[in-house]
Amino acid sequence: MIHDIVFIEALKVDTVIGVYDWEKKIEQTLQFDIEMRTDIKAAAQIDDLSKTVDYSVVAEDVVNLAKQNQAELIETVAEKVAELILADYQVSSVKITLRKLGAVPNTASVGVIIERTKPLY
Ligand SMILES: Nc1nc2c(c(=O)[nH]1)N=C([C@H](O)[C@@H](O)CO)CN2
Repeated sequence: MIHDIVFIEALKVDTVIGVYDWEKKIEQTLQFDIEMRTDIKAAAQIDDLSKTVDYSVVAEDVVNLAKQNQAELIETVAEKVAELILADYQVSSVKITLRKLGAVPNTASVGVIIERTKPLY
């Protein structure tokens, strides 16, 4: 069982997102917290970035995905981000907290939290 986590906190992306017509004409802010379960021991032992998950590359991928996919639901975006990370990076599971900032008055934030695990084969 791997307990190590590489994480990204409060990554903000302005994009078109929402169910209602007025939302399809504006950009709103999504904020991602991402926890990626991966074994960091090999990277630490030889101090080598190529042996771990490069959080700056993941962050870039997430920004590109969130900007390119104009979804209605934040659920859709969270699921696509989880799929991308599991497919492209050496992680056994990923937890994504996705907030839509300013979406509902009188709240600090609203959003979804998902955890997805790479199928074993
Ligand atoms: N579970 C969800 N509920 C709602 C979503 C969503 O993406 N997931 N979206 C909306 C609207 O787009 C909202 O953000 C605008 O007020 C409503 N509920």
